[in-house]
Formats: sequence, structure tokens, C-alpha cells
Amino acid sequence: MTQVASGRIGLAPMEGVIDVVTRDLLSADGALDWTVTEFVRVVDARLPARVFLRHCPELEHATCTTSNGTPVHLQLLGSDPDALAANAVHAQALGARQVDLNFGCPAKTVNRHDGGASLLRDPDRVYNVVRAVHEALMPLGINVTAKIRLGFDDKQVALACAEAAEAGGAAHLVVHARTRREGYRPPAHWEWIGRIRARLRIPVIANGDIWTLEDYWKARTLSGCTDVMLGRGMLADPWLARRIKHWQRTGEHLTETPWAARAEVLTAYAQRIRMHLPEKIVVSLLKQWLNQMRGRDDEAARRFIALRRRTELQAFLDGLTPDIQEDISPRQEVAIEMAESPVIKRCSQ
Ligand SMILES: Cc1cc2nc3c(=O)[nH]c(=O)nc-3n(C[C@H](O)[C@H](O)[C@H](O)COP(=O)(O)O)c2cc1C
Repeated sequence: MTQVASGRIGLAPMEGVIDVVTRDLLSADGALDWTVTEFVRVVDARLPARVFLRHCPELEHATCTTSNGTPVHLQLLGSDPDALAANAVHAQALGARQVDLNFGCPAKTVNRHDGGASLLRDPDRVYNVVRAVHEALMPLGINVTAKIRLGFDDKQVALACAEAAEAGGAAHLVVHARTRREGYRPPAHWEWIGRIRARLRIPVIANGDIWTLEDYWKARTLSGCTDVMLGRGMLADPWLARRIKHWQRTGEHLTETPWAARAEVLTAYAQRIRMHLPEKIVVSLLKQWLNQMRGRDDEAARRFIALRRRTELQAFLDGLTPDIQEDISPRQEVAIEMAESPVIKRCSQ
């Protein structure tokens, strides 16, 4: 891998997964440059303050940052330009410092109600939404940004949608390098992000399937983007942003993330969310996170198999630290019960 110029790294929004605690934990080492909330869904009415605060408790800090000072952008999802503009202004009044618009959500319920990726069928609609929010926020000194996929069914209007977001006033554009129809099936088409980047003047940020330093390098090389956004890769390896920044700074590779560091993140997560969530949900969220880790780490895979049936929180946490005696191959295939969990189901983006 040849050295690339240093670039910024954002943490992707992930509904039902990346909450205030996750943002805080994953940004703690200072390697992330910004984070984004789960989407706040706007239908028509102006939403009450509590909805914004639930999605973005960081609004209560004057700077709207995580505890180490990493900016948190608030994401809105909807299709009605006026309602989105009114809610963006409300979010700003509550403390939002940047508003992001979701044009990528593939969830059927959201698309049926004309939100998320369904707007990508018509670039004019992307333009109208971005424009309305931009015009409402500009006098308040706040930027609007947008996050798109490469299209709904196909990539025919990918460039037109990206251009529409720029013309509407987006300060940057994140591109998840797949269409809605492609879901999460690899490969991510990083070269398509490159085509978009070549047409736009605003920063374009590459997103999709960056799991390792090598993926990062390939995504940057193929897209030509300087900045990237990491989602599942940061859950699988909480050191990924640090690993990338370290390599950019020194040209050297950090060692593999030790299991102890992963277990520490999971334990810290549980300790914080157990204060306000039922034990069953905490365990389910931990399994969900461990499930993301296991594809990239044999020890995580071993723990996942050993702990997957545990429902009691303390027993689960105990199983993260001591040596597990059960004789199970890390490569053994297991049914992913988590796919059935209400949390994961909600997050079918
Ligand atoms: C469970 C889940 C929830 C997601 N929620 C959101 C969301 O609220 N807003 C959004 O713009 N994208 C959402 N996404 C898409 C991610 O931000 C990102 O674009 C996608 O996961 C690809 O990046 P990755 O391969 O680095 O994970 C979600 C993805 C997943 C897997």
C-alpha cells in the first residue's frame, strides 16, 4: 500500500446500533473526526424537543459533541421539504451544529412512506429537500449535508442525484457505494463514488465495506476521495479509525486489536446502557455487537458461540473476560439468532 494523504474519518449513522454511548466509546481515542446520529424521522409536523434529545442527547452540550469533543451531526429522514426545513430549524434551536439528510434508508416501511432511498428515484426531489433545508439553515450559520446510495433500483441516476444534492446546497455528500436493491451485498462499488467525486466540487465521502486498513486504502484509491465514513467496520474493530490514522501518520501498521480491548469496549458499553435499559435488551445489544466482531476476530467468534445462549447480563459479561473452556471451533457455523432480534430487525438499512 502506497501512502495516501491524511483524510478525515466519520462514524456512520446506524439506527438501533450507534447510539449516544456507542458514539462516545468509539470516538474516545480521538481518531474519528465526526459522528452522525441515527435518523430522526420527519413526516409532517414539527417534532417535540424530546424526540431530538432522545436521538441526540449530545444536544445538551453547548457544542453538540461527544465527551472528547468529536462533533455529532444530527440526521433527518423525510420527504416533505417544508417539514424537514422546519424541523432542521428546530434542531438548530436545540443546539444542532450540523444537519445531515438521509437518502439511503432501504427499509420497506420507510420507503413505502416515501422516505430514505425512495427519493433517489427522482433527483428533483433530492434537490427540493436539500434546498429547503439549506435555505432554512443558512441564515443560522448551519450546514446541511446529505448521505445517498448509488440509486434505488439501478445506478442510472446516481450522478444526477449527487449533482442535485450539491446544487441544493449540501456542504458535503456521503456516498454508500451500493443501490438500495443491492442492500449490503458486497462488493461496494467504490469506483462509482469516484465518478461522482469527479463531477462535484463539494467534498465527497466514501462509505461502504471498509473493514480493514487494506479496504480503506482500496476505497480511497478507487474513489479518489480523501475522506471516508466507517460503519460496521468500527463495530467489528473499534481500533479501525485509530489504525488508519496511525498508518497515515507513521506509515506503520498497528498490531491486531487485542481481545482484551474489544472486551473492554463491550463491558463499558454494557455498564453504561444497563442504567436505563432492561437487562434483556442490554444482552441482545451486546450479542449484536459481538456478532459484528466475530467475522473479523477468532476470539470474538469463540466467545460468540459460547455466549450466544446466555440471557443473564452478569453471566454474559463474565464470559467476556475469563477463558472459556467450551470446546468449540471458532469457524463453526452458527445460526445468527440476532438476525431475529427486534433490534436488528428494526435496523434493516
Ligand atoms: C443496522 C444499520 C443501521 C443503519 N442506520 C442508518 C441510519 O440511521 N442512517 C443512515 O444514513 N444510514 C444508516 N445505515 C447505513 C450506514 O450508515 C452505512 O451507510 C452502511 O452500513 C455502509 O457502511 P459500512 O459498510 O461501513 O457499514 C445503517 C446501516 C446498518 C447496518
